[in-house]
Amino acid sequence: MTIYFYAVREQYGCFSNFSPHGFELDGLYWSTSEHYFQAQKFVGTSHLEQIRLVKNPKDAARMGRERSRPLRQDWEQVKDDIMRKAVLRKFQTHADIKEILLATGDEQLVENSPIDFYWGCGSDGSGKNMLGLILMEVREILRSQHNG
Ligand SMILES: Nc1nc(O)c(N)c(N[C@@H]2O[C@H](COP(=O)(O)O)[C@@H](O)[C@H]2O)n1
Repeated sequence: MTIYFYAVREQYGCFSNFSPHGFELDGLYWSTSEHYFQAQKFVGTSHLEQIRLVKNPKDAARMGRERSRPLRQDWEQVKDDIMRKAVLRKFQTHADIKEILLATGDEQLVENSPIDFYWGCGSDGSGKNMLGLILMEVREILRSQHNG
């Protein structure tokens, strides 16, 4: 049975990058994986710190998407690995949500976003669902660490 997630307050909301599960990465503290992901668009500039310190993930996403800030040139090449790194660290940091992810077994995980056809499945289900795929990869890594 496919597991759909999207809003933080709904079931499996902890799979969203907007969920309030902070972690340390690259020597800094990040309030959510969304903060980390959006800030990496501007690595090497002061925008990274501005986004890191913003109050909530919604604002981090808005700032990260504003094209008045200069997006790093290699973004399309690096964005998937940045997402992998953030999501792995988030679930390694929090035992409670790690257990929720492991308890999904081998079920398909799908970010049920009606507007995002890259990270989610989009309004008609035809999206790439990259966040769901990365969560399943992370689940596999955690499972091998758990059993290893
Ligand atoms: N809650 C929410 N609202 C949106 O409008 C979204 N697009 C998403 N999806 C998440 O957005 C992040 C990536 O955004 P960009 O690549 O910067 O557009 C990522 O965390 C998706 O899971 N979520």
